[in-house]
Amino acid sequence: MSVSSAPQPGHTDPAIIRNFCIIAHIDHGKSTLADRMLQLTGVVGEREAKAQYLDRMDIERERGITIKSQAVRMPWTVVDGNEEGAEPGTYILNMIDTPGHVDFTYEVSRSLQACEAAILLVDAAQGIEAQTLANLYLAMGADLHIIPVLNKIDLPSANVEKYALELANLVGCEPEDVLLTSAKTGVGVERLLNEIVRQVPAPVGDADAPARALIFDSVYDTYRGVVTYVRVVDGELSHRDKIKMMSTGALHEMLEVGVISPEPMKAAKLGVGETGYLITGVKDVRQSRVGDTVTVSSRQATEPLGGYEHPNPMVFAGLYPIDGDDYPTLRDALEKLQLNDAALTFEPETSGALGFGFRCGFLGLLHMEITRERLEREFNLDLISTAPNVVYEVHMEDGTVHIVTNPSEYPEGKIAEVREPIVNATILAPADYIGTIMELCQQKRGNLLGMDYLSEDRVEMRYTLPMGEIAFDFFDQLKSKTKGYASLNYERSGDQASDLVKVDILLQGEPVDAFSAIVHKDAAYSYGVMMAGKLKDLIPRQQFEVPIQAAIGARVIARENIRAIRKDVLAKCYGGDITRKRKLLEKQKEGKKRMKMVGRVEVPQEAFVAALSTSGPAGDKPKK
Ligand SMILES: Nc1nc2c(ncn2[C@@H]2O[C@H](COP(=O)(O)OP(=O)(O)OP(=O)(O)O)[C@@H](O)[C@H]2O)c(=O)[nH]1
Repeated sequence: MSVSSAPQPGHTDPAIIRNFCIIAHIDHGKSTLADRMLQLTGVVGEREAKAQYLDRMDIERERGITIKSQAVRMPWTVVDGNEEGAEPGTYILNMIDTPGHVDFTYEVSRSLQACEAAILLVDAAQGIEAQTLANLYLAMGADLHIIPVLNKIDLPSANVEKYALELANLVGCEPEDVLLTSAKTGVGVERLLNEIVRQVPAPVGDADAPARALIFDSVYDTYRGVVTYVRVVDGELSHRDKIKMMSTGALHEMLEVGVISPEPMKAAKLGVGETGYLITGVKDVRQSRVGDTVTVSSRQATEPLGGYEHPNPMVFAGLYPIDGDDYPTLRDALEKLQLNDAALTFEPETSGALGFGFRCGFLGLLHMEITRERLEREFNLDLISTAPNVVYEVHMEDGTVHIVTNPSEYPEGKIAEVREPIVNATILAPADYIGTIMELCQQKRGNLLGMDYLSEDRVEMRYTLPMGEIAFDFFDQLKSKTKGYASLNYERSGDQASDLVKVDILLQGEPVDAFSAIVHKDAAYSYGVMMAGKLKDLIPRQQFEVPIQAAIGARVIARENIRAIRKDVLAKCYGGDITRKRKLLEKQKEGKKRMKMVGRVEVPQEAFVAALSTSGPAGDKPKK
């Protein structure tokens, strides 16, 4: 069927619209399935079909993860006498691609709100994973119709029978109702499209009411400014309208509306149930926030669509340029990234050890790694980052409360209690690993809430864990201890009072701010010993003895010594060659430039880099 004969945006009867998304655990084949659907519906031709059409950013393609969700409009004709029993005719399928990672749960939940149904995609060789469950619960919470699909049935290791049963039990249907696909070969995908038409409810909305549209994504484009993706719920949005963002009351001139199919196509308007984009000349995604409701200023809606949430950073770290001259470049780069990332926060900070940099806030560790990688790659920066930490609440005896996002802001004085954020974590793993996982969670101060068998040999374990423990190497350890079989999902669930202390590292009595960490009392000693030992190896001997101490307040908990040497560069130059002496002295000065002074102690820049890149407070492995 040709695309041009399909119903046009703004003139599409809601009864033929089907809005759906695909939810899956990472790598279960969501992007591949999306590509296959684009191809089958004729939206992307065979030849131009490049792998993973929807994942636009290079990093996304390389890492194989999807960060930004997008909506694609696909016309689909159901033929008479199809096996699935779908009503023949031409339909408009709007597919919303959702990010799969836990850091982006908020974006997932907003894109779910834009749909009537979710395809729950599960790898037929892996079975249900933690994010399958987490996303399913989100989808059920949003009242979506669920279509269970087992993908990768072409794999020799696929176990269709076992996992179809698992999936059917989870969703509450018969194993026969689980659809089978291979996104790679295309088997089963046509049937899936027909089932979408048959099973997914058409959108309902009031065409005559004032316009209300939900923003489910917003992306910065260098040439066009912010492109905002919306789902129209009531009324219509026309390219002539002036629109209003309901959370802020800000008014914007509309420059363009349209649909993605799969490139942007301008339209006169978008009507009830349709998804598409709008462009207003806004230059910053923070002015067009995911979750906000758009209305038309000439005829305003009074009630926004439910549940707008401001994304709050949960993990903080200092980012410093290795070359101090790059500071302005780093600032510009962060500003540019923020145009496209409403959740990224940063503010300038100075560190005695590292110089000028920024304290940045992220949704989680993956968000942090991606941001750092983009800074290094797209802006050619060499960065050093301090160990990440979460946000602590320090309650003083005099009743004041300090919000601490940086160990160096940890207050002095009489502390009544320190509260730390906790998460509800779900871990799915083969039953053989129950003991190993329990041990790890115990070590990370976890509390077992409950455990269920999903099938004979797979369990779901539910824990509360301090977010600070998860933020470091928990996931890496979980993966390595379970040979990659365990999967993890977590969500913020409040906070708790804990025995936390700030450990300072001192060189010759001077604290080195970059190494201070807030850790649990029981882990303080090992952190101190580890850091002191490491620095002893990394800092060259000086002309005087340098004590390295780890301390909680005034109490020293670990100590190492760097013994003195007298490095007399002129020692070899007895005799009188003055030019040679001068050259050696010059050379020594050069070397000193890359040294940082901590009190009287010269520390090579590399020592900071090495000490920070190989250690978080939990003594974790290097983060690439
Ligand atoms: N054999 C086989 N491989 C598949 C199939 N579908 C996807 N894959 C492969 O599985 C890997 C992951 O697929 P993606 O489509 O990137 O997975 P995804 O769910 O989009 O991953 P995220 O975007 O990270 O959430 C890729 O190497 C695909 O080529 C399938 O049906 N059969």
